Amino acid sequence: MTQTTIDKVCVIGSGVMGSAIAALIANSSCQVVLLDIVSNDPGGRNAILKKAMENLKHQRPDPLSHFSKLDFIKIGNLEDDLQLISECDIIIEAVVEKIEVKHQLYNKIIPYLKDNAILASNTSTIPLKKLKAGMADSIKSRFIITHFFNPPRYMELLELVLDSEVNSAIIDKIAKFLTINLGKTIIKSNDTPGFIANRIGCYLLELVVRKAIKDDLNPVIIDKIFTNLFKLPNTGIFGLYDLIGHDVMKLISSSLVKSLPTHDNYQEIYLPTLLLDKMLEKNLIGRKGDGGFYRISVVGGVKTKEVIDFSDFTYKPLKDYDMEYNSINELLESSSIYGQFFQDILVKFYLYLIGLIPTVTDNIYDINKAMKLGYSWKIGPVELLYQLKEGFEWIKNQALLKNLPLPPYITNNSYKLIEASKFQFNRINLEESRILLKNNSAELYLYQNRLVVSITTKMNCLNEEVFDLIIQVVELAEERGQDLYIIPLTDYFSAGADLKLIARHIKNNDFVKLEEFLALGQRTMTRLKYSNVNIISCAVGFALGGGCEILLHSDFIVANQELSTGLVEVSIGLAPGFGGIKEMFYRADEENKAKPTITTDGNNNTSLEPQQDKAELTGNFLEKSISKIVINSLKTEQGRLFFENLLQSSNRSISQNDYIIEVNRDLVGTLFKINSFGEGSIGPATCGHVVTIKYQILDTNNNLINEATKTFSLGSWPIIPAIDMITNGMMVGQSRQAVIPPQYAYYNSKYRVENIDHDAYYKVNIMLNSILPNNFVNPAEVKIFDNEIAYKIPLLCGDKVKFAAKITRLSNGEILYDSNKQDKNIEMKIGDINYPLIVSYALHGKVPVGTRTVIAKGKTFKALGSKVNHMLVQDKIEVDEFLMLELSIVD
Ligand SMILES: CCCCCCC[C@H](O)CC(=O)SCCNC(=O)CCNC(=O)[C@H](O)C(C)(C)COP(=O)([O-])OP(=O)([O-])OC[C@H]1O[C@@H](n2cnc3c(N)ncnc32)[C@H](O)[C@@H]1OP(=O)([O-])[O-]
Ligand SMILES: NC(=O)c1ccc[n+]([C@@H]2O[C@H](COP(=O)([O-])OP(=O)(O)OC[C@H]3O[C@@H](n4cnc5c(N)ncnc54)[C@H](O)[C@@H]3O)[C@@H](O)[C@H]2O)c1
Repeated sequence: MTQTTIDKVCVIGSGVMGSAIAALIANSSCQVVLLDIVSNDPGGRNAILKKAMENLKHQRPDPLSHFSKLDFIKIGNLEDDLQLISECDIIIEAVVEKIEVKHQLYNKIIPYLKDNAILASNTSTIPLKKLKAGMADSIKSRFIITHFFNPPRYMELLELVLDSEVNSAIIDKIAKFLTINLGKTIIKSNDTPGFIANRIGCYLLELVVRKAIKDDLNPVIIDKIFTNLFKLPNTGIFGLYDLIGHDVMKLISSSLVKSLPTHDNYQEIYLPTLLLDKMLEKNLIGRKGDGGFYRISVVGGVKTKEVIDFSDFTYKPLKDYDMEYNSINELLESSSIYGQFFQDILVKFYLYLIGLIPTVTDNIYDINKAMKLGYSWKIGPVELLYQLKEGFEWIKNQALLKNLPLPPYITNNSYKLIEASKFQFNRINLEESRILLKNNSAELYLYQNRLVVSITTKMNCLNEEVFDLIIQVVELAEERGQDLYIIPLTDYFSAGADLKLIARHIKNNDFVKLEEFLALGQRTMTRLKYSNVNIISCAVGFALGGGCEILLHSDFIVANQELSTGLVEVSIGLAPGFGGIKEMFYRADEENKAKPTITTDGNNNTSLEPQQDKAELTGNFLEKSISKIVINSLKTEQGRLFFENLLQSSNRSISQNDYIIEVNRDLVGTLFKINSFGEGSIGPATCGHVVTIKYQILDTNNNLINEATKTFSLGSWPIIPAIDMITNGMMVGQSRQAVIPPQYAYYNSKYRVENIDHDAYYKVNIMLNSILPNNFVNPAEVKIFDNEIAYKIPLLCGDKVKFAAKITRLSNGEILYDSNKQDKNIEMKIGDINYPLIVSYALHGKVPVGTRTVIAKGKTFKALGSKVNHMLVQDKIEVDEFLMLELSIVD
């Protein structure tokens, strides 16, 4: 009988792919034997392997899920340790892409294969029939190609190439291992050069790069269009070409061109391109060379992205490009050079892609999926086609217009079938299932006779309806005596509690509703935990905040190895409200682990019995107490301001990227509810600048209270303090409208604004006419990092503040100023022109706790006051060098 489990895998070749495939397999807790050639190095016969193992610890992104996984890998060489092969169920060959080397290796190892062991090659270009030429039938029946994508831990795609000689039990066994143990999605490809994803992906890369160079177009614009409109990964096309390496691209494309038929369109687009040859000559081969189409230059620790200038192969800082097109359709209808360019390449690309059916695959869904999983396209090429007004018809019409031959898939109308069948891109085919219960936010269905609940809100966020349905569903599962599965229909589990809902409650001052929401969430989690059926949560992508809390309250978690999960809300100042903290305690405490099993995807380790909780930590006492504290803090002005800003439904995401900085800077905007109009040209104004503004102060019924044009230094508060605060950050020519809370509307006794009531809100309109001197802090050139966030009103232009400061020259680490060394803190008014401009810039909008680190150019460290600079000697600073300012607020 054929053994069905895989206990040990041998990987041969410890290069880029071999070592990473070994790590991937070890991550699933499967034993691995990693073999390579004998080294002549003084490091010993296994020196190549030892180096590969060492590299695994340092590579980014990390190939290992944990250092301890290295213990699953045993190394050996192809002379002394061949007998190790006979212990292995699968042997994956990942040696150099040379057919004669691969053949020699097979001859060497085949005598050691145990019966039914599967032999697989990771080749990216050599056809199966060539690899298996000359093999005995008993080996041919278990020889396949398993094409992993780089980096294997992170790329979900695996292209499987096999032929009719391969035994079906072998196919089942390898498919189970690749999908269940390694979490890969298999796409079968016919035995054709480059298989599916690389054939299409490399075609597009060569097509775009070569045509753009020929038409003298700007890579930055093309990449921006690809990433913004087509949702390709941030590298775009030119960036990806750099990432792969121009040398590697040349190897791949020349190998493809050699093995593809002469009429294949790859031959037609792979034209000699002088500029690309010159780049190769100059070692401008991408990230691993001296630059590529792009280059990152590092000056004084600060990274700048640059783009090549083909006229002399130098690099210039990359200028951002304002997108002219709002949609793909708008782009394709445009008569601009870029509109025409995209029209041309898209028609060619799609004709090529569709032309691969049925030679490469007969399944257009597989092509779509392969590009998503192998090239990380957010939207597959076929889905993209549906975003065009006329879909396939557009391709058809364009091809006719341009006199290009149509592939059979179009001429025989096969494409109409897929239009009619309306794509199903989800993991679970809902058509196979029966919906039992449903509301606007979640649904329960019977899938393969199992009760499955899925959340259907944006990002699978948790709201009242989700909780209601879960509670109802647990009752039903108990009645039926059936286990309950919580499975997402999307590539992620849940982004947690619906923050927009929480924000609405806070904004409306509706703390009763907020408390009810929290209590409902707590009840739901408790219901999951104490249900008398098993709750099995299957998680992929992310399970954040409340999403993580669902997992923590489940009996079993089937977690994809790449799942990101945690109680992330603490980093935005929110306390986990649904019981997660308590569950974390249990899981941290081995002895009292309530729900013991966290497995890798489908790893079948889910049979452990849940243990009993300790009595004193059951229920939601902890969460109730914490959420009471949070709610009380939200009732304060500071708390509300903090959350309103944090949770506002702007078009800015709530993601972690840099958001701490944005939170603090945007507090000012939230405080005054600022709306800006126009872009402006010169600026921005920073506290300390002398500005001329035209302003109006109105009451909340829009009655004009005061209006004038005034020139003053920002921070001197000549009118009412709020006007200085709101003007900060404006550009000349821009106007702003804002609402002023009473504490910023009091009049200045010197320039008295009559009729201002200390307890009332006001509105202001400000138009900025000029700024002096002409010395600005460009926000795009300044990096700001904060070490703390807090429920505090931010410091504002004109406020007095006490802080410690240190200024360091980044190029050599020289400390130019340190207030601690002088043993005295600085006390200044934000906007004092005797301190460097950057100090006021950094203080305005900062919450008055913690440290703020600012990296900016020397020019911003000059003081506006002509000669005096309370921190630095002016002559010591070069305008273009990078300096780091660290401010720690005192008190
Ligand atoms: C009073 C005390 C209260 C305590 C309550 C505690 C409850 C519980 O214990 C704690 C939680 O769960 S706390 C929660 C802990 N969870 C977190 O802190 C996670 C916060 N979210 C994130 O970090 C990122 O959004 C992701 C990494 C999830 C996705 O990143 P990406 O792929 O770059 O996508 P993207 O562009 O970022 O978002 C796309 C759209 O989804 C929207 N949206 C997203 N999450 C939302 C949410 N929770 N809600 C609502 N909406 C949410 C987002 O606004 C945007 O909408 P738009 O209308 O199209 O603009
Ligand atoms: N690099 C990628 O992105 C990628 C992606 C998918 C597939 N592949 C395929 O994976 C395979 C390995 O590629 P790589 O990028 O890891 O190459 P690599 O050059 O990084 O590693 C090749 C390995 O082969 C070993 N080797 C050299 N001569 C040998 C011999 N005579 N016998 C046994 N081993 C020998 C080397 O010591 C080295 O460890 C190739 O078939 C390649 O086409 C590569």
